[in-house]
Amino acid sequence: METPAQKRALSYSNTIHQLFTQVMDAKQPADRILADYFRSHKKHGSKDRRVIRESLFGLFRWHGWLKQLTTAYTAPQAWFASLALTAKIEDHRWQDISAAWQAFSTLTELKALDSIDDLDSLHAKQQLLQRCFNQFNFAVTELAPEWYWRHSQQLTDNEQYALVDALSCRPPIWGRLQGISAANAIDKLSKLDIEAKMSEFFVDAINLGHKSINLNALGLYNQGELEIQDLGSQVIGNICAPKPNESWWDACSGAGGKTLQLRSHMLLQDKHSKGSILASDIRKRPLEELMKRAKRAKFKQITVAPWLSDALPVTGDHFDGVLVDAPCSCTGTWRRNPDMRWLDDEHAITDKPALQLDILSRASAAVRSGGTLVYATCSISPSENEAVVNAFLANYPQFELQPLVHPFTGLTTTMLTVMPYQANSDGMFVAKMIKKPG
Ligand SMILES: C[S@@+](CC[C@H](N)C(=O)[O-])C[C@H]1O[C@@H](n2cnc3c(N)ncnc32)[C@H](O)[C@@H]1O
Repeated sequence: METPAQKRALSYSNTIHQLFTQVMDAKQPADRILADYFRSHKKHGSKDRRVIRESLFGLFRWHGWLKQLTTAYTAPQAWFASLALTAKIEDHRWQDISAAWQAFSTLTELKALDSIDDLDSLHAKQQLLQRCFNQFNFAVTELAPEWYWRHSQQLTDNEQYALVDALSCRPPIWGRLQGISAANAIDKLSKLDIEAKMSEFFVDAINLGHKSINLNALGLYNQGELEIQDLGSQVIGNICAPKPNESWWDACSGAGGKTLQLRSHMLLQDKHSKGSILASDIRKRPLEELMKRAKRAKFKQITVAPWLSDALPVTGDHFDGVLVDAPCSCTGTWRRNPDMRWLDDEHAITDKPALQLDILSRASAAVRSGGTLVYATCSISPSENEAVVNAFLANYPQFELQPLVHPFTGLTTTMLTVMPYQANSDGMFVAKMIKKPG
């Protein structure tokens, strides 16, 4: 006879299994599949949603280790053990449910779970798994696919550990403020029980913690004073550093996270700033979203021009600054989408450099003499970053790299990679070039 907790554990397990299989088979992002599922299964309350969401994402975070269980145990044993281990490693609070999963697995190897409480480091998690199943290899590199490491920059063992550790944590939500001070915004948020913290790096960045937030119920958001933007992404606007009266072209604007940031930075320096930003993308829908966001922020100096053919959608040789935030493998954002590392393959990286070089080359024609060209990606693979910039510079010697100070490490460089472990952000790459006058 099953207890109520066992019944619920079984029901959660069935749902999570269905979702996990669907993500892997359809190769579709887990957050989309989960959103569709919750939309058509309204019966789940907030606790159910939390158990399902966090267990599902946790399974992807630790998949590189847990998938080994299927080679030695039956499918149900491996599945229930994976659920129980994920709950333990991630310190989930539904102990009655995880205890039931552990019992359903029937694996005596999991006994070690009962005597351990403090799993506060990746190393401690690794040791626990190794103690339970010493026939397997729980190296940290196993938590990302082999092709990822082949396309990674040279990392020391400590850097590799820090990177995997960062990839294995739930990232915080980062916000960017527009026209309101961090102290004022944090005060308003605390009245709504949202604990926000100032960033030590940028005056307009705040850390909104890990709890999901209903943005539409937030005055700050509705009045255009708060945008959600990862801290790593915020590095790009800070490197662009547009002056108050400059004209910029955001050539791959998407829904305009960085377009808004550029305009906000102009206004931070001079509230009467006359600077403008033209935003382009090959997709029209995000440009519509961008204009809604610009309206919410009351940013009148933003306009859009879809980029629908090979020809430039803007005047050539004209802009003080051009930002190319190029389409990429998004490996820098894997901590937000832990499923992507198992859904993508090597082509996510190898398909991109030719396209990136092409977009950068074409967009560069819009920079005026003496103007700035910024190339950025949310990838941390050198073939999409340094290699693209070097190939571009070889073809366009009129452009010259500028020295940059890494905002998180203070080091000076010309090609800047933000690693997720430096400031609890996504990984990004950015290089800044000047078109030599004459
Ligand atoms: C990294 S995203 C931009 C994100 C955006 N700047 C932001 O801050 O939210 C790259 C964008 O490049 C656009 N893009 C432009 N030219 C493209 C092309 N030829 N192929 C694919 N995507 C392209 C994509 O539609 C996508 O919105």
